[in-house]
Amino acid sequence: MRPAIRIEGLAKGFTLHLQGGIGFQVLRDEALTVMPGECVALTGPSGAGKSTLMRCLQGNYGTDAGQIWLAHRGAEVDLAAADARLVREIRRETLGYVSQFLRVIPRVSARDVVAEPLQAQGMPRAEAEARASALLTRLNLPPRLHGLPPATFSGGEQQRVNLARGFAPHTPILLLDEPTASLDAANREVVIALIAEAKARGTALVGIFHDIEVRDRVADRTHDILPLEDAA
Ligand SMILES: Nc1ncnc2c1ncn2[C@@H]1O[C@H](COP(=O)(O)OP(=O)(O)OP(=O)(O)O)[C@@H](O)[C@H]1O
Repeated sequence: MRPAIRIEGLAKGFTLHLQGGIGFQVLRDEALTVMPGECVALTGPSGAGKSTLMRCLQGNYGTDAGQIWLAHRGAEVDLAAADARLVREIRRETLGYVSQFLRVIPRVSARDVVAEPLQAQGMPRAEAEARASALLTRLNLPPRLHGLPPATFSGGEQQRVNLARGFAPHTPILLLDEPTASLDAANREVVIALIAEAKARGTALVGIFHDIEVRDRVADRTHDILPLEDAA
């Protein structure tokens, strides 16, 4: 079986322009392989580089060296070398992402926020809206909220809209950044079940889970990121 994700020799540093342009390295020679159906939790101390690796893996950060091979359209493509058009195509078809906070778009209802990635994949509007509503209901978002823009929703309600948007399109890869951070116990259980179902479908998942109980229940293994001064 072909890996869903194969990171090789990844390096990423930052330049602090407000501090005279000094640079520092966060990731060096990072390697990670994730198979379809596997869930890997990124671990390591605060500031080690977990979010940085996630952002590289999402195509949001440019990298300094290395490759991020993703199984996409039956081939391996290097996300680190992909142009903007290919990154959009990979995100639409292959790479889902649940961020910690919902990026609220004015006047777009919760249902449409969730239906949008499904329609982008070609699903007819009515079917996409039905799947969006079903997922929002499963995540205990009251039906009266489905037609409203999430701007005024509580933190936990916004996170559940975000989760529904991430889980709806069944992408072969799903990145999860603290997916249960603002959720109550009942909704945490729904997310744990959604992750188990995604794994059973063959989705490869990479996540940051500060909730250790959730991490232990969903992750097949951990991938430790060490601060570079410790790793040296
Ligand atoms: N855009 C950026 N510009 C400059 N420095 C950054 C940037 N993003 C991250 N860093 C720095 O890179 C290091 C790693 O940060 P990162 O957020 O990846 O850590 P983390 O392991 O996710 O930490 P936490 O568990 O606290 O969320 C930190 O020292 C951080 O200050």
